[in-house]
Amino acid sequence: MQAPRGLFISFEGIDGAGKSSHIAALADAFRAQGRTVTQTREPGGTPVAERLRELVLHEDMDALTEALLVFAGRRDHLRRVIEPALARGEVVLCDRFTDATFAYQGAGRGFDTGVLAALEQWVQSSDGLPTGQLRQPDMTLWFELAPEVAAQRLAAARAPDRFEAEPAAFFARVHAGYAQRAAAAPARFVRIAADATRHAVWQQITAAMVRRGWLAIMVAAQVGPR
Ligand SMILES: Nc1ncnc2c1ncn2[C@@H]1O[C@H](COP(=O)(O)OP(=O)(O)O)[C@@H](O)[C@H]1O
Ligand SMILES: Cc1cn([C@H]2C[C@H](O)[C@@H](COP(=O)(O)OP(=O)(O)O)O2)c(=O)[nH]c1=O
Repeated sequence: MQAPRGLFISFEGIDGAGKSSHIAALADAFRAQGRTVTQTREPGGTPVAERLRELVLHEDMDALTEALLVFAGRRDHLRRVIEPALARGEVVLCDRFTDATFAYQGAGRGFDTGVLAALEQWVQSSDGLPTGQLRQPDMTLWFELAPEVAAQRLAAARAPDRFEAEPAAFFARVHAGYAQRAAAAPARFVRIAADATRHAVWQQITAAMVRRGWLAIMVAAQVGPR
């Protein structure tokens, strides 16, 4: 039997939007359909990139340093984990990818998006792709939630890291950064209205998968967020 085509799906949104709660459920749904799933995250996903993650989340640094570290981790993650998994025909579910760099370092910190675009070109070109084409997710689920609601959820949930400790105005800019990326790539982005019950959010996610023919309706109905 021919191996299925690899699928690369990223999850984006401001901190507290509800991504983590749904990634494991989507992994369960794909596995129930017989697919092999690689569940991963950024910053992180490899030993090297996880060490860089610790620095980015907890050490003081400027936006260019942050950008260089997240892209360095991304390069290692692509080469060691994402590209091999896609080549094996797996489903890769990634908690954040490059859109987060444009939203947080670009819009949030006000760093030059031209430099980020240049780093994106360097890091996301791959031997397996036609010349000039960059590795990008096949679909990006953008969990859209008002920053005030996300902040209320987080306050009840966990101690903040360097980003989560930022003021509301920072998250308003990050949100605008995501909106800009979504407008620039409408075929890739699926907007999830995240100010809803977990069940309603899950239904939007599975509907998007079913529309693309990636998930069977039966499977989507049987699995859900834990
Ligand atoms: N639909 C929802 N309604 C209310 N609370 C939610 C919902 N989804 C997630 N949460 C809660 O909000 C907090 C942040 O969710 P999480 O999945 O960690 O967000 P993220 O991964 O986007 O930062 C957690 O305490 C989680 O249980
Ligand atoms: C991928 C990425 C994340 N980030 C930030 C966004 C988040 O605040 C933080 C970690 O993301 P995340 O894993 O979503 O945090 P948590 O485990 O606390 O839910 O890193 C960037 O600033 N740039 C990036 O390129």
